[in-house]
Amino acid sequence: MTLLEIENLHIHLGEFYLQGISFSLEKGDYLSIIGPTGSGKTILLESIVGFWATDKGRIIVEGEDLTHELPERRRIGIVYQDYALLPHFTVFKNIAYGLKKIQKHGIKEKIKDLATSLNIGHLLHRKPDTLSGGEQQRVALARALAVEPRLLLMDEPFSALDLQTRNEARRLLKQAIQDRGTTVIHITHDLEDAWALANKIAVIKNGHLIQFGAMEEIFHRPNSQFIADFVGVNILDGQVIQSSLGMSTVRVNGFELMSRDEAPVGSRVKVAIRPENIVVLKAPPGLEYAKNILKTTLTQVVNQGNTCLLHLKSQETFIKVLVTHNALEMNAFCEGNDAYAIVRQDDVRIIPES
Ligand SMILES: Nc1ncnc2c1ncn2[C@@H]1O[C@H](COP(=O)(O)OP(=O)(O)OP(=O)(O)O)[C@@H](O)[C@H]1O
Repeated sequence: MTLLEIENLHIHLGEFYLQGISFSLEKGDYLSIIGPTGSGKTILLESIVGFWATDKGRIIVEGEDLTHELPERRRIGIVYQDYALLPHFTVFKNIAYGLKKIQKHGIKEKIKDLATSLNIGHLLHRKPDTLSGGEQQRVALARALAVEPRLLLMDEPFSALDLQTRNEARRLLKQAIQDRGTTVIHITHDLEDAWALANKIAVIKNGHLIQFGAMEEIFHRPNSQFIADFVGVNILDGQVIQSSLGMSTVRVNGFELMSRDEAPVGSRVKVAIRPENIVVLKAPPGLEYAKNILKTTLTQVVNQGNTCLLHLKSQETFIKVLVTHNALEMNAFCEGNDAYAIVRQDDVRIIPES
Protein backbone atom coordinates (compact mmCIF):
# COMPACT_ATOMS: atom_id res chain seq x y z
CA MET A 1 0.00 0.00 0.00
CA THR A 2 1.34 3.44 -0.93
CA LEU A 3 1.77 5.51 2.21
CA LEU A 4 3.41 8.68 0.96
CA GLU A 5 3.39 10.36 -2.42
CA ILE A 6 5.39 13.51 -3.04
CA GLU A 7 4.40 14.98 -6.39
CA ASN A 8 6.53 17.61 -8.10
CA LEU A 9 7.19 19.54 -4.89
CA HIS A 10 8.62 23.06 -5.20
CA ILE A 11 9.54 25.29 -2.26
CA HIS A 12 11.24 28.68 -2.43
CA LEU A 13 13.02 29.88 0.71
CA GLY A 14 15.05 33.04 0.27
CA GLU A 15 17.86 32.07 -2.06
CA PHE A 16 17.20 28.36 -1.78
CA TYR A 17 14.93 26.46 -4.14
CA LEU A 18 13.76 22.88 -3.58
CA GLN A 19 12.63 21.82 -7.04
CA GLY A 20 10.51 19.14 -8.66
CA ILE A 21 10.80 16.53 -5.89
CA SER A 22 8.76 13.41 -6.66
CA PHE A 23 8.89 10.00 -4.99
CA SER A 24 6.62 7.60 -3.18
CA LEU A 25 6.95 5.21 -0.24
CA GLU A 26 5.09 2.03 0.57
CA LYS A 27 3.85 1.37 4.12
CA GLY A 28 6.75 0.05 6.21
CA ASP A 29 9.46 1.51 3.95
CA TYR A 30 12.52 3.02 5.58
CA LEU A 31 13.99 5.81 3.48
CA SER A 32 17.39 7.35 4.17
CA ILE A 33 17.99 10.79 2.71
CA ILE A 34 21.60 11.64 2.04
CA GLY A 35 23.29 14.56 0.34
CA PRO A 36 25.83 17.30 0.90
CA THR A 37 25.34 19.95 3.56
CA GLY A 38 22.88 22.66 2.54
CA SER A 39 21.31 20.54 -0.21
CA GLY A 40 17.76 20.80 1.17
CA LYS A 41 17.31 17.58 3.16
CA THR A 42 15.91 19.31 6.26
CA ILE A 43 13.69 21.61 4.19
CA LEU A 44 12.20 18.56 2.47
CA LEU A 45 11.54 16.86 5.81
CA GLU A 46 10.03 20.00 7.29
CA SER A 47 7.82 20.51 4.28
CA ILE A 48 6.41 17.01 4.72
CA VAL A 49 5.66 17.72 8.38
CA GLY A 50 4.02 21.00 7.33
CA PHE A 51 6.43 23.70 8.50
CA TRP A 52 6.90 25.26 5.06
CA ALA A 53 4.24 26.30 2.56
CA THR A 54 4.70 24.69 -0.84
CA ASP A 55 4.86 26.79 -4.01
CA LYS A 56 3.82 23.91 -6.21
CA GLY A 57 3.21 20.18 -5.95
CA ARG A 58 1.38 17.87 -3.56
CA ILE A 59 2.04 15.84 -0.40
CA ILE A 60 -0.30 12.89 -0.11
CA VAL A 61 -0.37 10.51 2.88
CA GLU A 62 -2.57 7.41 2.77
CA GLY A 63 -4.42 8.92 -0.17
CA GLU A 64 -5.19 12.15 1.71
CA ASP A 65 -3.88 15.41 0.23
CA LEU A 66 -2.07 17.12 3.13
CA THR A 67 -0.34 19.85 1.12
CA HIS A 68 -2.22 22.66 2.86
CA GLU A 69 -3.06 20.86 6.12
CA LEU A 70 -1.86 22.20 9.49
CA PRO A 71 1.17 20.31 10.92
CA GLU A 72 -0.72 19.09 14.01
CA ARG A 73 -3.39 17.49 11.83
CA ARG A 74 -0.98 15.51 9.64
CA ARG A 75 -0.19 12.74 12.18
CA ILE A 76 3.47 12.85 11.22
CA GLY A 77 6.14 12.55 13.94
CA ILE A 78 9.53 14.21 13.84
CA VAL A 79 12.73 13.61 15.83
CA TYR A 80 15.38 16.29 15.66
CA GLN A 81 19.14 16.11 15.96
CA ASP A 82 19.05 18.00 19.29
CA TYR A 83 15.96 16.01 20.44
CA ALA A 84 14.11 19.24 21.44
CA LEU A 85 12.96 17.82 24.80
CA LEU A 86 11.07 20.07 27.20
CA PRO A 87 13.62 20.77 29.96
CA HIS A 88 11.21 21.37 32.86
CA PHE A 89 9.13 18.25 32.20
CA THR A 90 9.99 14.77 33.40
CA VAL A 91 10.67 12.04 30.86
CA PHE A 92 7.11 10.79 31.41
CA LYS A 93 5.60 14.20 30.68
CA ASN A 94 7.83 14.68 27.66
CA ILE A 95 6.60 11.42 26.17
CA ALA A 96 2.99 12.16 27.16
CA TYR A 97 3.05 15.70 25.72
CA GLY A 98 1.53 15.06 22.31
CA LEU A 99 -0.36 11.96 23.36
CA LYS A 100 -2.58 13.82 25.85
CA LYS A 101 -4.11 15.82 23.02
CA ILE A 102 -5.37 12.72 21.22
CA GLN A 103 -5.90 10.13 23.97
CA LYS A 104 -7.52 10.47 27.39
CA HIS A 105 -7.36 6.96 28.86
CA GLY A 106 -4.63 4.35 29.18
CA ILE A 107 -1.85 6.90 28.74
CA LYS A 108 0.16 5.64 31.72
CA GLU A 109 0.24 2.02 30.52
CA LYS A 110 1.02 3.01 26.96
CA ILE A 111 3.96 5.16 28.00
CA LYS A 112 5.29 2.52 30.36
CA ASP A 113 5.20 -0.10 27.59
CA LEU A 114 6.83 2.16 25.06
CA ALA A 115 9.51 3.30 27.53
CA THR A 116 10.26 -0.30 28.49
CA SER A 117 10.66 -1.31 24.85
CA LEU A 118 13.16 1.53 24.35
CA ASN A 119 14.97 0.73 27.58
CA ILE A 120 14.10 3.99 29.36
CA GLY A 121 11.37 2.59 31.62
CA HIS A 122 13.50 3.32 34.70
CA LEU A 123 13.96 6.99 33.77
CA LEU A 124 10.36 8.20 33.61
CA HIS A 125 10.67 10.41 36.74
CA ARG A 126 13.90 12.11 35.61
CA LYS A 127 14.38 15.49 33.86
CA PRO A 128 16.10 15.56 30.44
CA ASP A 129 19.26 17.34 31.63
CA THR A 130 20.05 14.43 33.96
CA LEU A 131 20.10 11.95 31.06
CA SER A 132 22.92 10.81 28.78
CA GLY A 133 22.78 11.64 25.08
CA GLY A 134 21.65 8.13 24.20
CA GLU A 135 18.88 8.24 26.81
CA GLN A 136 17.67 11.64 25.59
CA GLN A 137 17.64 10.30 22.07
CA ARG A 138 15.39 7.39 23.10
CA VAL A 139 13.05 9.76 24.99
CA ALA A 140 12.71 11.85 21.82
CA LEU A 141 11.99 8.70 19.86
CA ALA A 142 9.43 7.53 22.44
CA ARG A 143 7.70 10.92 22.30
CA ALA A 144 7.47 10.74 18.51
CA LEU A 145 6.23 7.12 18.53
CA ALA A 146 3.70 7.65 21.36
CA VAL A 147 1.22 9.36 19.05
CA GLU A 148 1.46 6.44 16.60
CA PRO A 149 2.47 8.58 13.65
CA ARG A 150 1.69 7.17 10.24
CA LEU A 151 5.04 8.56 9.14
CA LEU A 152 8.10 9.13 11.34
CA LEU A 153 10.65 11.72 10.20
CA MET A 154 14.11 11.89 11.74
CA ASP A 155 16.79 14.53 11.12
CA GLU A 156 20.16 13.02 12.02
CA PRO A 157 18.87 11.52 15.26
CA PHE A 158 22.13 9.73 16.09
CA SER A 159 24.66 12.41 15.22
CA ALA A 160 25.49 13.28 18.85
CA LEU A 161 25.97 9.67 19.94
CA ASP A 162 29.22 7.75 20.27
CA LEU A 163 29.67 4.59 18.25
CA GLN A 164 28.55 2.13 20.93
CA THR A 165 25.47 4.15 21.88
CA ARG A 166 24.64 4.66 18.22
CA ASN A 167 24.67 0.91 17.58
CA GLU A 168 22.35 0.33 20.52
CA ALA A 169 20.07 3.19 19.41
CA ARG A 170 19.87 1.71 15.90
CA ARG A 171 18.97 -1.69 17.31
CA LEU A 172 16.19 -0.30 19.53
CA LEU A 173 14.86 1.94 16.77
CA LYS A 174 14.78 -0.94 14.32
CA GLN A 175 12.85 -3.12 16.76
CA ALA A 176 10.42 -0.33 17.66
CA ILE A 177 9.53 0.52 14.07
CA GLN A 178 9.31 -3.12 13.00
CA ASP A 179 6.91 -3.85 15.87
CA ARG A 180 4.68 -0.99 14.72
CA GLY A 181 5.16 -1.21 10.94
CA THR A 182 6.06 2.50 10.97
CA THR A 183 7.14 4.15 7.73
CA VAL A 184 10.28 6.23 8.27
CA ILE A 185 12.27 8.96 6.54
CA HIS A 186 15.69 9.46 8.13
CA ILE A 187 18.26 12.09 7.15
CA THR A 188 21.76 10.89 7.85
CA HIS A 189 25.36 11.72 7.09
CA ASP A 190 26.41 8.27 8.21
CA LEU A 191 26.03 5.68 5.48
CA GLU A 192 26.17 2.95 8.11
CA ASP A 193 22.81 4.21 9.39
CA ALA A 194 21.46 3.79 5.90
CA TRP A 195 22.90 0.29 5.51
CA ALA A 196 21.73 -0.84 8.93
CA LEU A 197 18.19 0.51 8.70
CA ALA A 198 16.98 1.59 5.28
CA ASN A 199 15.56 -0.27 2.32
CA LYS A 200 15.40 2.84 0.13
CA ILE A 201 17.63 5.81 -0.33
CA ALA A 202 17.24 9.31 -1.77
CA VAL A 203 20.14 11.51 -2.77
CA ILE A 204 19.52 15.27 -2.71
CA LYS A 205 21.84 17.82 -4.28
CA ASN A 206 21.23 21.57 -4.72
CA GLY A 207 17.51 21.20 -4.03
CA HIS A 208 17.04 18.38 -6.56
CA LEU A 209 16.38 14.70 -5.99
CA ILE A 210 19.12 13.21 -8.13
CA GLN A 211 18.55 9.52 -7.39
CA PHE A 212 15.91 7.53 -5.55
CA GLY A 213 15.78 3.76 -5.29
CA ALA A 214 16.59 0.60 -3.38
CA MET A 215 19.75 0.64 -1.25
CA GLU A 216 21.62 -1.83 -3.46
CA GLU A 217 20.75 0.12 -6.57
CA ILE A 218 22.20 3.41 -5.32
CA PHE A 219 25.39 1.85 -3.99
CA HIS A 220 26.04 -0.52 -6.85
CA ARG A 221 24.54 1.43 -9.74
CA PRO A 222 24.91 5.13 -8.89
CA ASN A 223 23.52 7.20 -11.76
CA SER A 224 26.26 9.83 -11.63
CA GLN A 225 29.90 10.26 -10.73
CA PHE A 226 28.77 12.59 -7.95
CA ILE A 227 26.75 9.82 -6.27
CA ALA A 228 29.49 7.24 -6.82
CA ASP A 229 31.93 9.55 -5.03
CA PHE A 230 29.45 10.55 -2.37
CA VAL A 231 28.62 6.99 -1.34
CA GLY A 232 32.21 5.89 -1.94
CA VAL A 233 32.30 3.53 1.06
CA ASN A 234 33.38 -0.04 0.22
CA ILE A 235 30.56 -2.51 0.87
CA LEU A 236 31.47 -6.21 0.69
CA ASP A 237 29.16 -9.20 1.10
CA GLY A 238 30.32 -11.87 3.50
CA GLN A 239 29.51 -14.53 6.04
CA VAL A 240 30.54 -14.61 9.69
CA ILE A 241 32.67 -17.71 10.32
CA GLN A 242 33.80 -16.99 13.86
CA SER A 243 32.72 -14.68 16.65
CA SER A 244 33.85 -14.51 20.24
CA LEU A 245 35.10 -12.07 22.85
CA GLY A 246 34.17 -8.98 20.85
CA MET A 247 35.88 -10.12 17.67
CA SER A 248 34.37 -11.59 14.51
CA THR A 249 35.88 -13.08 11.39
CA VAL A 250 34.01 -12.57 8.14
CA ARG A 251 34.74 -14.53 4.96
CA VAL A 252 34.47 -12.33 1.90
CA ASN A 253 35.14 -13.91 -1.51
CA GLY A 254 37.85 -16.26 -0.28
CA PHE A 255 39.64 -13.93 2.13
CA GLU A 256 39.02 -13.28 5.79
CA LEU A 257 38.50 -9.99 7.57
CA MET A 258 38.52 -9.52 11.33
CA SER A 259 36.27 -6.96 12.93
CA ARG A 260 35.61 -5.75 16.45
CA ASP A 261 31.87 -5.83 15.74
CA GLU A 262 30.07 -8.94 16.88
CA ALA A 263 27.63 -10.89 14.73
CA PRO A 264 26.20 -14.42 14.94
CA VAL A 265 28.30 -17.16 13.36
CA GLY A 266 26.84 -18.23 10.02
CA SER A 267 24.94 -14.98 9.43
CA ARG A 268 25.19 -13.15 6.10
CA VAL A 269 26.48 -9.64 6.63
CA LYS A 270 27.75 -6.66 4.76
CA VAL A 271 31.12 -5.27 5.67
CA ALA A 272 31.68 -1.52 5.34
CA ILE A 273 35.16 -0.07 5.02
CA ARG A 274 35.74 3.59 4.33
CA PRO A 275 38.23 4.18 1.48
CA GLU A 276 40.32 6.50 3.65
CA ASN A 277 40.75 3.81 6.32
CA ILE A 278 42.75 1.45 4.12
CA VAL A 279 46.54 1.54 4.01
CA VAL A 280 48.05 0.35 0.77
CA LEU A 281 51.62 -0.95 0.26
CA LYS A 282 53.42 -2.17 -2.82
CA ALA A 283 55.46 -4.84 -1.01
CA PRO A 284 54.10 -7.48 1.37
CA PRO A 285 53.76 -5.90 4.81
CA GLY A 286 56.05 -6.93 7.67
CA LEU A 287 55.08 -8.92 10.71
CA GLU A 288 53.66 -5.87 12.48
CA TYR A 289 50.60 -6.34 10.28
CA ALA A 290 49.41 -9.86 10.92
CA LYS A 291 45.70 -9.49 10.11
CA ASN A 292 43.41 -8.06 7.48
CA ILE A 293 45.90 -7.99 4.62
CA LEU A 294 44.45 -8.36 1.12
CA LYS A 295 46.67 -9.00 -1.84
CA THR A 296 45.17 -7.10 -4.76
CA THR A 297 46.05 -5.57 -8.11
CA LEU A 298 45.92 -1.84 -8.68
CA THR A 299 43.60 -1.44 -11.68
CA GLN A 300 43.10 2.32 -11.83
CA VAL A 301 44.33 5.55 -10.27
CA VAL A 302 41.84 8.45 -10.34
CA ASN A 303 43.18 11.90 -9.55
CA GLN A 304 40.68 13.73 -7.33
CA GLY A 305 42.54 16.98 -6.72
CA ASN A 306 44.07 16.79 -3.24
CA THR A 307 43.75 13.01 -3.13
CA CYS A 308 43.81 9.98 -5.42
CA LEU A 309 41.28 7.18 -5.51
CA LEU A 310 42.88 3.80 -6.13
CA HIS A 311 40.76 1.01 -7.58
CA LEU A 312 41.99 -2.39 -6.37
CA LYS A 313 40.81 -5.82 -7.44
CA SER A 314 41.22 -9.16 -5.75
CA GLN A 315 39.43 -12.02 -7.50
CA GLU A 316 35.80 -10.86 -7.50
CA THR A 317 36.28 -8.15 -4.92
CA PHE A 318 36.66 -4.49 -5.83
CA ILE A 319 37.98 -2.04 -3.27
CA LYS A 320 38.48 1.70 -3.42
CA VAL A 321 41.23 3.34 -1.39
CA LEU A 322 41.73 7.04 -0.85
CA VAL A 323 45.37 8.15 -0.58
CA THR A 324 47.32 11.37 -0.73
CA HIS A 325 49.55 12.13 -3.72
CA ASN A 326 52.51 11.80 -1.35
CA ALA A 327 51.57 8.25 -0.38
CA LEU A 328 51.19 7.33 -4.03
CA GLU A 329 54.59 8.75 -4.94
CA MET A 330 56.34 7.15 -1.96
CA ASN A 331 55.09 3.75 -3.05
CA ALA A 332 55.78 4.49 -6.75
CA PHE A 333 52.50 2.79 -7.65
CA CYS A 334 51.47 2.15 -11.23
CA GLU A 335 48.38 0.54 -12.65
CA GLY A 336 48.87 -3.24 -12.89
CA ASN A 337 51.11 -3.39 -9.77
CA ASP A 338 50.47 -5.68 -6.85
CA ALA A 339 48.98 -3.74 -3.94
CA TYR A 340 48.63 -4.95 -0.37
CA ALA A 341 45.60 -3.40 1.29
CA ILE A 342 45.62 -3.35 5.08
CA VAL A 343 42.74 -2.37 7.30
CA ARG A 344 42.50 -2.14 11.08
CA GLN A 345 39.95 -4.36 12.81
CA ASP A 346 38.27 -1.23 14.22
CA ASP A 347 37.64 0.02 10.69
CA VAL A 348 35.97 -3.16 9.45
CA ARG A 349 32.35 -2.45 10.32
CA ILE A 350 29.83 -5.27 10.21
CA ILE A 351 26.32 -4.40 9.09
CA PRO A 352 23.86 -7.23 9.72
CA GLU A 353 21.54 -8.11 6.83
CA SER A 354 18.18 -6.48 7.49
N1 LIG B 1 14.37 29.73 6.78
C1 LIG B 1 15.20 29.74 5.75
N2 LIG B 1 15.21 30.79 4.89
C2 LIG B 1 16.02 30.82 3.83
N3 LIG B 1 16.91 29.84 3.52
C3 LIG B 1 16.95 28.78 4.34
C4 LIG B 1 16.11 28.66 5.49
N4 LIG B 1 16.38 27.50 6.11
C5 LIG B 1 17.37 26.91 5.38
N5 LIG B 1 17.70 27.68 4.33
C6 LIG B 1 18.72 27.38 3.32
O1 LIG B 1 18.27 26.30 2.55
C7 LIG B 1 19.34 25.46 2.17
C8 LIG B 1 19.02 24.01 2.52
O2 LIG B 1 18.98 23.90 3.95
P1 LIG B 1 18.75 22.50 4.67
O3 LIG B 1 18.77 22.78 6.14
O4 LIG B 1 17.55 21.84 4.12
O5 LIG B 1 20.06 21.71 4.24
P2 LIG B 1 20.50 20.23 4.65
O6 LIG B 1 20.64 19.46 3.38
O7 LIG B 1 19.57 19.68 5.67
O8 LIG B 1 21.94 20.52 5.25
P3 LIG B 1 22.74 19.85 6.48
O9 LIG B 1 23.19 18.51 5.98
O10 LIG B 1 23.87 20.78 6.68
O11 LIG B 1 21.81 19.78 7.66
C9 LIG B 1 20.59 26.01 2.84
O12 LIG B 1 21.32 26.74 1.90
C10 LIG B 1 20.03 26.91 3.93
O13 LIG B 1 20.90 27.99 4.17
